[in-house]
Amino acid sequence: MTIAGSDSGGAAGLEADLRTFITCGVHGLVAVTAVTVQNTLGVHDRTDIPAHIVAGQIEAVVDDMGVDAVKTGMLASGEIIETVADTCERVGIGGDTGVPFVVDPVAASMHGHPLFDDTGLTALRDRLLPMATIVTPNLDEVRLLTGLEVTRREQMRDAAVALRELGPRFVLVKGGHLTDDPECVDLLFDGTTFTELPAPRVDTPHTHGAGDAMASALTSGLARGMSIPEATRFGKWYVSNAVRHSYPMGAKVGPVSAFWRVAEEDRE
Ligand SMILES: Nc1ncnc2c1ncn2[C@@H]1O[C@H](COP(=O)(O)OP(=O)(O)O)[C@@H](O)[C@H]1O
Ligand SMILES: Cc1ncc(COP(=O)(O)O)c(N)n1
Repeated sequence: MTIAGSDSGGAAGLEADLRTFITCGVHGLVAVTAVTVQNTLGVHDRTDIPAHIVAGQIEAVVDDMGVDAVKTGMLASGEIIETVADTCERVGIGGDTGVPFVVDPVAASMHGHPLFDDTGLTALRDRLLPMATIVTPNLDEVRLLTGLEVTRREQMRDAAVALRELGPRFVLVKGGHLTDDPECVDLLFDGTTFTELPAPRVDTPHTHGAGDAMASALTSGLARGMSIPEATRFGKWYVSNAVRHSYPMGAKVGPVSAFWRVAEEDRE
């Protein structure tokens, strides 16, 4: 299940999550938190879904269908984050014994437009991160959550330690924004061991939805019974290929692709 906002451009948000779920062989459930008016140029407008409707969506599908893993994306406001935390706690998502809970702490779109209001950061840090099985911040989100500025690969370890102190069981610091690094290295930390996940940096401007693809492939892996380290490696493999097959669309930043997992003959 994804708890996320809609991107009318279909590159990020719940559209990216559902596409990733399908191509990773799992059935996707959705709790919509917001609808954005978005294209390759940016987020032009949005409306948030009432918090009780977000809670209702989670409860309705969990009660009837059950969930094997859950991820969050754009959560829009402190009120929605509090509601998501309360609801997930009630239905057994996250924490030490609940369904695996992947918190992608989406704070802004890649164009720099904020995706939650001022109360969001506090709620994210105080309520959601302590429930997370794994948190998957990019380097801007690392700075927002910890105050640490990561400009070199070596600094990712301190950031992972600081993030883990906020309560998640695992931390995945994503290195996509270190554009001078010839590799895209993500760092997994379980409180004891650091594991670097390297991949060649693809020379493309079209990376819209990369973070969503990574977190939703990871979530799919967990739903299919992988351990956190296995699912994280699977997510990294998935997103590296998705970026390699990204394509231009619209005037600016194009989407990463999920089509690379569709057989060549089916694409003709
Ligand atoms: N140019 C690229 N080539 C290969 N992998 C990339 C590239 N850009 C990002 N990634 C990978 O995509 C995922 C998301 O990256 P990142 O840009 O750090 O986060 P976000 O999309 O949330 O801003 C990470 O696994 C990162 O390593
Ligand atoms: C609805 C929604 N959710 C998430 C993102 C973040 O994705 P990105 O960092 O690629 O802009 C987005 N732009 N829109």
